[in-house]
Amino acid sequence: MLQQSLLADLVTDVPAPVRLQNLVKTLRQHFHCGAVVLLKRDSDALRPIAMHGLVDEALGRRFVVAEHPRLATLLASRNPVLFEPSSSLPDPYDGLLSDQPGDALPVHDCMGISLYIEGQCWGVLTLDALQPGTFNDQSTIELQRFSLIVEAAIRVGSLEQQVRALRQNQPTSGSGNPSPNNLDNEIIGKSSALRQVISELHTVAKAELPVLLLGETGVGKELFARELHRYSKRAAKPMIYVNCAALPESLAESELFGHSKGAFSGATSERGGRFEAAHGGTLFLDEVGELPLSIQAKLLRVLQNGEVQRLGSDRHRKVDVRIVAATNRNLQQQVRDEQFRADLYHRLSVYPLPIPPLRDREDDILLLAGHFLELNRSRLGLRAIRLSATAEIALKQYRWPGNIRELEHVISRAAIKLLSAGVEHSSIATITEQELDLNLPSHASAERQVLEQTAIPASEAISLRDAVDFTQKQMIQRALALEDGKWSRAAKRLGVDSSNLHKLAGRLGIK
Ligand SMILES: Nc1ncnc2c1ncn2[C@@H]1O[C@H](COP(=O)(O)OP(=O)(O)OP(=O)(O)O)[C@@H](O)[C@H]1O
Repeated sequence: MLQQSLLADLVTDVPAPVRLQNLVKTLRQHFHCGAVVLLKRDSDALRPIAMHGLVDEALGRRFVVAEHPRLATLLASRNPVLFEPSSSLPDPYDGLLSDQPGDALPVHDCMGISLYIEGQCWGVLTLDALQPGTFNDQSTIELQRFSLIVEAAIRVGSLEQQVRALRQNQPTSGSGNPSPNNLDNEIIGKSSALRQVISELHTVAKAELPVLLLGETGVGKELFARELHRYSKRAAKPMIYVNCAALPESLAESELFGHSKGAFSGATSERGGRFEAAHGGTLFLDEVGELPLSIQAKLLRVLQNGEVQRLGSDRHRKVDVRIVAATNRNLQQQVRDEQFRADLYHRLSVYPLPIPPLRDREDDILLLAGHFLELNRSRLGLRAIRLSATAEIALKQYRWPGNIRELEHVISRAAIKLLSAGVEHSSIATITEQELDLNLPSHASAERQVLEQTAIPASEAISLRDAVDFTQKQMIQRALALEDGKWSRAAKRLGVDSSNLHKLAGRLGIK
């Protein structure tokens, strides 16, 4: 039965991520599990690709293998591994199961298997069942059989990706696309706005054009610049970073173009500048809007001539450098205000690439929060750390003027607050909206309280009909809270017609 169902999933004409999602859902039903997770290996960590039964933010977590002995055990074996309910090894999903009855993950069954594609370890599949005794030796035999189908689904997905890329004449991961070389380089998120920017970035990376990254502070411009370099033909050569805001005008010229011995007092030896260091590679001019006008003129000359002259030297040196610049300023306005040279602006902005602010990428907020939670869990030596339901909503309601950098600080600060309030390292720490301490309008907070009160207690015996009503009520109130009480926008968010929403809300007693 299961085999047929899995095979049917395999041949359905849906995008690969949806197919994998369907597969884990089918496995969860068959094995009567609380959670099934498919994780892909990325250097020293495992990243969830598809999951069923975990809270949404878990998708953004990166599980460093060395810190999660169960995952390390699975990777070290080619056979299925069954962890006894009495196993003392910590579970990576402690606190993260959506149906977890209490705070801590109770004694439970857990099994998993490593997955191999073309002889290479691709990742692992894990299954957790809340009822001890759910898995036995027979389950591991079945898991081994079904893992072949999961491997086939992964393989089909990667072949489809390669075919698509061949049609678009782009390389793919199967044919040498770089993968993040460490966790710090990974761009996390799944919103359509983010996916579109990444796809554009990968395409423009191959061209030799100068790129201007635009976006508010903390949206990830530097991260995108690094990604662009890694995907460019210059990836094997250096990318040199210059923070234009931190360059004092008096030193800027020698920093960028170098100097000869004795060019100024203190120039005790000949030195090449950042342009020469970036020869063959990429020069990243961060905060380019802050560059003094005098340096703008010199920079323009180098870009026009393709050669630099070290300060105090007559010699011209050819440099082959791709310029990627970034700013959170409105450069066009600066040009109008005569603070930025129009000719330099046109040279730098051959390909302007705006990066959307976090508030326009709602689907990324919980994933990023999950990523930062796991980093803090590891850094602070906590057993588990998660968000309360209202904390999740508060994160989505907030406007994030400081974008991802601010989200990272908010999560780190909240985790430290919990510790200083006496939360034990060995317990599951839950961040509530108090620890987040976001400056939200008071009506938003009132809406969240309502949501918390309307949540169905796990122990409650409740009819399916009432559960559906509860959920609908919750979803409507949540949408209203997120849309500042605007019914038409809430209807749009929920994908229903506005008049139907009013009718349903009337029946549920919301209005
Ligand atoms: N999508 C993302 N996934 C993971 N981390 C991210 C993402 N976007 C940004 N970050 C992290 O957020 C922080 C801020 O990013 P970054 O410095 O690239 O922003 P920026 O736009 O260059 O900011 P500024 O304009 O202030 O220089 C960094 O720690 C970065 O790694």
